[in-house]
Amino acid sequence: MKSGPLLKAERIVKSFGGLRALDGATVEVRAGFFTLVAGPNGSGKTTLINVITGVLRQDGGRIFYKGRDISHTAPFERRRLGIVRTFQTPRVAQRLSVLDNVIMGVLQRETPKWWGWREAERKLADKAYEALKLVNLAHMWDRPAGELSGGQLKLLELARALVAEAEVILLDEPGAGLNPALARELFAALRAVAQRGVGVMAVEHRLDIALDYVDYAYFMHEGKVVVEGAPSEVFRHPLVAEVYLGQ
Ligand SMILES: Nc1ncnc2c1ncn2[C@@H]1O[C@H](COP(=O)(O)OP(=O)(O)OP(=O)(O)O)[C@@H](O)[C@H]1O
Repeated sequence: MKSGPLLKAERIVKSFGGLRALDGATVEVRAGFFTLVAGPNGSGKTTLINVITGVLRQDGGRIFYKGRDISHTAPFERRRLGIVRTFQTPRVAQRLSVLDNVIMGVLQRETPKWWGWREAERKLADKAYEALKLVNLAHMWDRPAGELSGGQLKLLELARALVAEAEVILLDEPGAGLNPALARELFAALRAVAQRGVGVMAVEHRLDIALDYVDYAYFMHEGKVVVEGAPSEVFRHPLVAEVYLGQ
């Protein structure tokens, strides 16, 4: 077994004009772990995700993936390496089935050779169905994606990331806009995905719900990680209450 984090963002600094959105934050994403990044508005959570995916270039600090320094690689290259970010409103082909939408996620990454197409297609369909089962969406596999609710679209996107062989999945407020029951379903799916060996990291405000599902938590304030550890301990930490009360 390889130890050490799958991904590490180390002492990241990022400024916008005079504002230090990130001020030396260090976080790790471990394979098999569901990691939470919490913190009040403006503490730098989204900026951190943008730096990890390469959409924003850090002013200082480094990013390692499987021990390799990827601090200066392009976003598409990071994606190709297996670092995938999901979006608030996933784009789907409305009239295609849920299963076909998941399969399309893979085809964007690799096109099977024509002579191997049938075999490749069957394998892909199996893989896509397995992913749908894992995120609890298999019962909808043949429905048009346009029929899915907002929460179910997020599950679909997660299944897509899985079949595209994401090794790190980053999510910015996955629970936003979902009712508590759906949010719980999504977090349970994220946990199941992590347990398959993927490193999952979510930025989230819905701490009440997320806490039951995550393995490790970081709490950010003013661009720094100020508390980290087991989720229950992090949220009992006096500094966390102080930061939220101070808002
Ligand atoms: N492109 C940008 N240009 C200028 N300032 C920015 C930019 N992006 C973020 N900021 C600022 O950087 C700080 C950190 O923002 P960020 O969005 O990372 O925080 P956050 O913790 O994700 O907040 P929220 O929970 O509200 O999404 C904020 O003060 C924000 O206004």
